Amino acid sequence: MAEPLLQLQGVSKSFGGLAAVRDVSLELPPGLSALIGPNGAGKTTLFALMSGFLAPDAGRILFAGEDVTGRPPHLNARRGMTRTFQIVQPFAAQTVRENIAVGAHLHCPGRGEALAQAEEVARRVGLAALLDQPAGELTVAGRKRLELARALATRPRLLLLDEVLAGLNPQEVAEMLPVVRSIADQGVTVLMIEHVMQAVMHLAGHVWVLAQGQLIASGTPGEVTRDERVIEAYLGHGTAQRLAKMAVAEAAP
Ligand SMILES: Nc1ncnc2c1ncn2[C@@H]1O[C@H](COP(=O)(O)OP(=O)(O)OP(=O)(O)O)[C@@H](O)[C@H]1O
Repeated sequence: MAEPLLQLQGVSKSFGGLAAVRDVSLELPPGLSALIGPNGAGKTTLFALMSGFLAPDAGRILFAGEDVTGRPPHLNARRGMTRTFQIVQPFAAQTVRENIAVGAHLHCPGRGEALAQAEEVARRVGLAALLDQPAGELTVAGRKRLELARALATRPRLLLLDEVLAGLNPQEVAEMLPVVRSIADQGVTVLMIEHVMQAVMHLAGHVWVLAQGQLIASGTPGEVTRDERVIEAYLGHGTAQRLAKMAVAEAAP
């Protein structure tokens, strides 16, 4: 079997007395996976550890077989691991094109080349019509697409998406799902933190569930949403039943 692109081995991180991430080990398969769990479970902290924004207190992080534990984010991005942020903070006065070009500059030193790459990426995320608009004028959905585009412009092999669907209405979520899927279909390994369970069910091949800093379950979306520990710690019985019906409906011919 091919080596997993990302491996975590016994990773832990505390803030003062609070153990935010406790002894997490995982191997990321190719394709699209999801990391779910209640608020404060440690999901964003785990992303920060993976991408180098934080260094773990214990454990190792391997990217493409190389030990990258504590390696700074810009070096990880250069090698192909990029994350997005829950709170999107574009350069408001700059155009969408210029904002995306910031990501493209990682590999394109020339301004012209970076701007051309920005246009190509904008088409992939449905922002082509808004290239000349100041980023500050984008809607929430537009900002989420811009965050995705800035990350894609760095040409990632692994993309860590932190709640790209948060704050979107159901129609905007439905429009974003094919965009995220197409990124994975183009060969980028994607790990998404997501609370929108409908999206997790639609998109993810594999799901990890974090609660109080620990992995409590892992498997297909169908498996984890039937898991009693996940229902107790996160989903609740009502949501679990609704998701089970959805899974049955989707499996029907
Ligand atoms: N820099 C920090 N300093 C102190 N405590 C922190 C810091 N970052 C996170 N924490 C704490 O660590 C725990 C995990 O937080 P984290 O943001 O990783 O959870 P999460 O699963 O991403 O939550 P959410 O779904 O609400 O985004 C929380 O109790 C949080 O308050």
